[in-house]
Amino acid sequence: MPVAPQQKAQRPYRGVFPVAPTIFDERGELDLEGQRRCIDFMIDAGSHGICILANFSEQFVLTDAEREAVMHAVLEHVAGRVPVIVTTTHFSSAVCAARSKQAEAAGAAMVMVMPPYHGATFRVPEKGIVEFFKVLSGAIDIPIMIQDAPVAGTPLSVELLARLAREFANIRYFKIEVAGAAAKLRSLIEAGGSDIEGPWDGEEAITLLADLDAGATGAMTGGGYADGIRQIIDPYFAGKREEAKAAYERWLPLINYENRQCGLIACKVMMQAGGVIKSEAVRHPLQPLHPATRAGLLELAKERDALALRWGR
Ligand SMILES: O=C(O)C(=O)C[C@@H](O)CO
Repeated sequence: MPVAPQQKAQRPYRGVFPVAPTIFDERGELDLEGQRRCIDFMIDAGSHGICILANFSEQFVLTDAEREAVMHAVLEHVAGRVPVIVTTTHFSSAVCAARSKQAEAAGAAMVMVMPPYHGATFRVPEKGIVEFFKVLSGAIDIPIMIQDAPVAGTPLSVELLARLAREFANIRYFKIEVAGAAAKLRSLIEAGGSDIEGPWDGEEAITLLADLDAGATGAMTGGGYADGIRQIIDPYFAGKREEAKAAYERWLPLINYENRQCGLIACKVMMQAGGVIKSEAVRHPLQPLHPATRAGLLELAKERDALALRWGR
């Protein structure tokens, strides 16, 4: 049973835009049929939009050909029902720009990109970061979301983010998932003004209420329970903060469990348990969840009547 009918999304994009997992079969091969069911579930669960090929999509275990297969399969299947953000992160300015052009041509609404990094130590100075985003910005017309995440190990100051928004017309969205996200969102909105079209929360919504209070207009969560996140975001945007706070407190144990105990596999476990997908496999060397952790996740999801557990039954 769908949570709410989706309306044709227009900019500024707002609401819950979860990351879709990449679906594999038990042998670790792409399962594109399962991928389509996963996307249908996520839309039925109330996603205002969907992000693909992100870290929670295991982008780092995919070949370039597989990235393209997933991107085209998802964009064709979504067929404009919701906006799709395609992650195109790559260390090389040219490769990131080429991936982004491809995503735009295929119908992506936006690209999401981390600053250039490789492994734990390869970084570029601020000049290189600005030049990287200049190349990317010049290659496409759709909006760019900068993913400000600890995984990139590149501190992005508020001043730098505001400068990028000021200098490049399509750098408009900022997903802040570093420590102190709410304070950073607040400072960014103040520094960037109307250039900051989308100040967004991330990291499984672990800091969602504080981020909404700071002015976040979107949340990029895990893919397992947009229905729960909608219960927080909808009243908040309707001016009913107390109702949103109560919903946040209701869903926080599950959000916390996903964030601290499970990570990217949480949504796959929920989708598999509810018959959305056949296999919750992550690609080796990523590891399955310990059965006790799995049981703990499903207990919390069941207590909250998460749609994922009912959707395919
Ligand atoms: O997949 C990513 O890159 C993420 O940052 C995931 C996060 O937004 C889920 O809350």
